[in-house]
Amino acid sequence: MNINKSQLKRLSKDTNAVQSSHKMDFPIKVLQIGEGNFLRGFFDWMIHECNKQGHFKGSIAVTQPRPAGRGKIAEVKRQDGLYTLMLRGFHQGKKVEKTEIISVFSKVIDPYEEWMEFLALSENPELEFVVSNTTEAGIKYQPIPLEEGKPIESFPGKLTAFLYQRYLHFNGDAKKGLIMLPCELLERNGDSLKQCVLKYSGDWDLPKPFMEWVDRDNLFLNSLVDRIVTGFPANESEKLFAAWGYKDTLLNTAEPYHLWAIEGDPSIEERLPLQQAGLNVRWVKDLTPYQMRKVRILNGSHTLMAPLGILSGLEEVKQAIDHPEFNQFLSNAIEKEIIPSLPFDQNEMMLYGESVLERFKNPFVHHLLADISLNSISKFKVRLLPTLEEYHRVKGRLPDCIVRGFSGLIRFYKVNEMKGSYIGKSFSGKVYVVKDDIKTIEFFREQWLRYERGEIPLRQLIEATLSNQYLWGKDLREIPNLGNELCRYLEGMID
Ligand SMILES: NC(=O)c1ccc[n+]([C@@H]2O[C@H](COP(=O)([O-])OP(=O)(O)OC[C@H]3O[C@@H](n4cnc5c(N)ncnc54)[C@H](O)[C@@H]3O)[C@@H](O)[C@H]2O)c1
Ligand SMILES: O=P(O)(O)OC[C@@H](O)[C@@H](O)[C@H](O)[C@H](O)CO
Repeated sequence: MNINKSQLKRLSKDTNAVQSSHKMDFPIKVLQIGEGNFLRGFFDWMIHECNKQGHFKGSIAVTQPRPAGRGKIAEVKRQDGLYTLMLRGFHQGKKVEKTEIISVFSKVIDPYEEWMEFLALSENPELEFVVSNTTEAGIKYQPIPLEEGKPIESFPGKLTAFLYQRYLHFNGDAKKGLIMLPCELLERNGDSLKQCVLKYSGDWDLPKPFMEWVDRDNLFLNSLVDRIVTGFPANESEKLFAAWGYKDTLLNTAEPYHLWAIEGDPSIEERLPLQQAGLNVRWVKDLTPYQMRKVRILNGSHTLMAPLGILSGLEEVKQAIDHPEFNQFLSNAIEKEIIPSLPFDQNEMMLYGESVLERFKNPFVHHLLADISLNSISKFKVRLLPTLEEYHRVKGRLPDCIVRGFSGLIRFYKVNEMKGSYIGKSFSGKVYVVKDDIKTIEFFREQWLRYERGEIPLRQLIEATLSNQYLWGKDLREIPNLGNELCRYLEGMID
């Protein structure tokens, strides 16, 4: 039987291994767009901590960004918003193993089935925050129409419709503006989200006073999240469920380490008491140093190792770290290419780099390279391309490890379509699935197909890739010698 409300009482009596301190009748203060592992292992856990300590006294309405079949909202509903979170690893030298049922969702909405209910939430006077995680691919502007009663798939589009309904309902009351806390790993995520919302407002001819209200009375905070959240532990779940006496399809796992740096006024703590609950949250004036070091060093090395690791038959981050050659490759990438391209104190960056490699070694964390490889193209653009460009600008040559990773990325997208999935094959013929937006995957599929048919040489495939503005927002052929270097590495990656 899956965990749900009716089972909670029994569990708190019967199970010692799982903590459950549930109180679900707090008013909804947060709209959450994103039901994925990360938010459930990070923000929702934080709110749970705040509530346990009596600080926040609020609950969350959770929705799914993408249509049915592309998310977990049905499972969240089935489990009455409850799920188990395991935090495991080392914190300040001490072993941590904590398992807890998180109970912060008081409303679960599928915006594609319940669009009007989703919009109606905007009329809730107690609502204060909108938190999101839709991956880097989610905060994107793409022209779309606004049609009455019809769900909007774009996340910023959805938010625009939501804010407009709130604005109308409260007659533009300045005090009813919301605080947006996007967790997507994009530089200046709050600014980007705001720009998209204003762009949609313009496209849809929404009144100027609404746009002024969005601009003046709502806050779109830039923030940077850091915690490795590894999702469902497939290899241990059966054993755990047997011990706990219940199943949980939303079971989530994460490391104890967490950091949330938010560019915002510390007075927001009065409404969102995260530091007061002892959480590692920093209200900062300038997010840039936190953002750049984390995205380029930690996420950059993840994005570097995922395609190459999968192509080499590896499955988890830890396997890559335990593999002598891979370890050397990653250490070189971090120490010799990523860190020297960062404009900060190099000793401090080295210390952070070492701590990241330590976190990757966490014996409890089974971080799947397949999960990390989701939307790898947009991740490469944000996490590794800036290093490649900066390194080249400063040193006048290309960073070897990053270029090798880039070649691996292009090879990783050599896929065929099979029953709606895109399948690639590793160097030894092992099958893997590529997940990215259709336009991106279709571009590569088409290029590789033409290459295989002998219609284009490898060099032309690389030129087409580098010049694709949709992928990179610019023409990468302008980077001297990049095409040649990619070609050299790719030749060794295909049969
Ligand atoms: N897992 C971690 O350790 C971790 C840590 C920090 C940040 N993140 C962030 O989380 C994201 C991955 O999320 P997760 O680990 O929860 O994975 P997940 O697959 O469990 O969740 C991904 C979420 O993003 C949504 N999504 C995916 N593509 C989308 C798109 N094109 N448009 C709108 N929504 C989309 C999904 O519907 C889902 O809600 C990363 O891109 C990163 O921004 C994750
Ligand atoms: O979550 P993603 O898919 O954006 O990226 C994969 C990892 O790099 C990421 O999840 C890190 O583990 C995380 O950002 C650590 O804070």
